[in-house]
Amino acid sequence: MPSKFKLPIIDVSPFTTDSSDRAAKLEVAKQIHKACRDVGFFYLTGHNIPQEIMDKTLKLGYEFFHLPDEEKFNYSITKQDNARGYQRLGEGVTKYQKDWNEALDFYKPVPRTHPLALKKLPIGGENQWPEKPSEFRAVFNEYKDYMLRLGDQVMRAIALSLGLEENFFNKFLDDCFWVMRISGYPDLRSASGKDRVGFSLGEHTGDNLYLIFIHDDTKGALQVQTSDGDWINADPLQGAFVVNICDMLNVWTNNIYKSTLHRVVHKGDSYRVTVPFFYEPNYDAKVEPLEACLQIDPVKHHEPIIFGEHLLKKVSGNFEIIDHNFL
Ligand SMILES: N=C(N)NCCCC[C@H](N)C(=O)O
Ligand SMILES: O=C(O)CCC(=O)C(=O)O
Ligand SMILES: [Fe+2]
Repeated sequence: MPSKFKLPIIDVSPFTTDSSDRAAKLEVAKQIHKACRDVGFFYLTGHNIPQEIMDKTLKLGYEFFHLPDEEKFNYSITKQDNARGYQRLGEGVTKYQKDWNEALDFYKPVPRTHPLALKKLPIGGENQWPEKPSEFRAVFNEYKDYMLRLGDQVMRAIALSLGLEENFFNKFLDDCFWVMRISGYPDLRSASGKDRVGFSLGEHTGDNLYLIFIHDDTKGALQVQTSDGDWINADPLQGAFVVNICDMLNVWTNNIYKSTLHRVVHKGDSYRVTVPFFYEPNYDAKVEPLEACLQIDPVKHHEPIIFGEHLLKKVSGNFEIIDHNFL
């Protein structure tokens, strides 16, 4: 059903340039508050990230997914820790149904002394960087650095939007446990009968803090649920990122900010590529409803969560094959 609802577009340049114009920042914070409260999804402009690198990531993702299967399987998550690396079509699972996308996942590296590595748990291994295309590793490392900077800048805006000091979240985020995914979606109609479950990526909310996200120019694929229960398209807007508020911000704000249901249904001739970057708290950050939000509604809607434990639980449920005997 077509909806008149439009996702908000927010220009965050007062936070991404050297401006110290507090009034301009507060104005952005006001828009962010409204968008996070009412929708949990918005377009972000004024990010100060070169279009060239955004285009390059999508192009390299496309090229990687078009390599022969044998080449891609060299980087399979099952050769590492069942989390870092390549997942073939149907290997990812949402709500117990196969997703019809393929993906490459990278996480912040962990030292060998990290509990995840010592216990040989998912995410405890090493990132698997493809050798082809040859620029892949360098470009995505550069992109990751851009995303970490933007993530910090947007988080400052979010802090102001909650009436907090700009740097309020620093202590929770100064060792951001980032996740970067490169995701490829063939036409869902190409899936054979038993694999065609109706969604390319089943409906879910983000298990993370928030997601900064680019996608190619395919329309009609990413869908977002509005507070009326309608599904609307979050089509690409040239030069803009899409931001999706995820579960950790929902917990911190005691439900004031929405972690919005979304899904992907890509039925079209093109091969769709997206690059979601999950900006995260530190692995051991304790996330619980903030005092400032409890003043508005004193009923605590969430118990404290250690972010890393939460992430591990979610990632472990994300695949059919869980084989802990890696390495
Ligand atoms: N952080 C990652 N990898 N995001 C992808 C989430 C896809 C939904 C997930 N399978 C679920 O069941 O929630
Ligand atoms: O690729 C997309 O369009 C959505 C990705 C997404 O929601 C996710 O990876 O969590
Ligand atoms: Fe998602």
